[in-house]
Amino acid sequence: MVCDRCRGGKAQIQRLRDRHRLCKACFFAEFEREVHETIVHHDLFQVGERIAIAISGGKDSVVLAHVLKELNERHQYGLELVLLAIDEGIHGYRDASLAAVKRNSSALGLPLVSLSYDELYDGWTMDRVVSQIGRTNNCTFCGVFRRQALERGARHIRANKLATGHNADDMAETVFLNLVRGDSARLRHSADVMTGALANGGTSPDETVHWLPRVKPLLYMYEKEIVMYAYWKRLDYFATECVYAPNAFRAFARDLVKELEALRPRAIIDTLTAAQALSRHADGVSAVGTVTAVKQCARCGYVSSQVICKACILLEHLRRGTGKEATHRHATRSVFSASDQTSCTESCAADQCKCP
Ligand SMILES: Nc1ncnc2c1ncn2[C@@H]1O[C@H](COP(=O)(O)OP(=O)(O)OP(=O)(O)O)[C@@H](O)[C@H]1O
Repeated sequence: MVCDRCRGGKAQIQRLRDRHRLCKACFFAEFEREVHETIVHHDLFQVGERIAIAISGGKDSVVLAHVLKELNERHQYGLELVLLAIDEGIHGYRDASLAAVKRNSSALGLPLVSLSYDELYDGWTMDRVVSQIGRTNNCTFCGVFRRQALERGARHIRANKLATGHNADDMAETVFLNLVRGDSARLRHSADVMTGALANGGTSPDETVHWLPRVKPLLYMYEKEIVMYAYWKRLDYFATECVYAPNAFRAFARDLVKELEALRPRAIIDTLTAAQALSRHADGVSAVGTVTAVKQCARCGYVSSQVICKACILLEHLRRGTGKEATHRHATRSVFSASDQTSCTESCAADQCKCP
């Protein structure tokens, strides 16, 4: 069968978004054009910005780094790209994927900055966290710590924005998870292309308290096509799943997305568009992104949406040996008692801590 685009090459892939059959060369061209369109349409970057690319060594972030480097040169975005990797301390998994990150840094000629949970969180690697709390809910710890670690790393290198490799399937999963949890606040923003300050013309990156803008240039790209891009381009990525498998809830959302995709691939993009429409209706602003009200954590001083940030709450539970309780709704109340009240800089809602 011949390629629907060039009419010359042999068709090797049928696109999920429009069912077009393409040869390899046309698939690469279309894939890169679509990422470029996302960047331009949502105004994700400005000339002269330093962009921290969050890279784990997995397929998504390796493809992101390669495509961003390619598009930056081809379309003269004028960006300075820096790779940022977080070592969560998962033996037999992250150590191997970080080796792939280092090889990609050399192959791309992009500088690499690495931070670890070990150094940032007082020796609390994920292996150590799991040894205390077991495998249930460990993703909550990993996700909260990683979010802050990426923020800290990106600020450390004075990046203007942080780019992550979230793809359409990841984001549809998150939309479904927030929906079935009844988390309407998160649901509204779960498919935003840009979050943090500047998303809707917020504060400049030099002002103090705000989340660094985060962008997702692969948001509209299907996971299956990212895999094909990485495979056919012979990119060097680490393909193994995390040894601490996702919790049952997330695994269910993942299966649901895959089943929907098999039935009607467009359903994935429609799910994202629906969440973006909610974002627009709720805030009366563009679905490109949102600005969340932020404070500085009263304990660690990093950006937080609460008086005491989630990372500090989780860490304190771990220190006290009560890590299993840390994901309960009233975890803050149970861990920050009278002796900690002095660390609060403002009189906060009882929900966040017990200060008077
Ligand atoms: N350890 C890490 N260091 C740096 N960035 C990370 C790390 N883990 C995740 N990220 C960033 O967050 C994005 C989404 O992470 P997620 O855990 O969903 O991984 P994924 O979908 O398997 O992506 P990947 O294939 O890039 O690992 C990644 O694409 C990457 O940009």
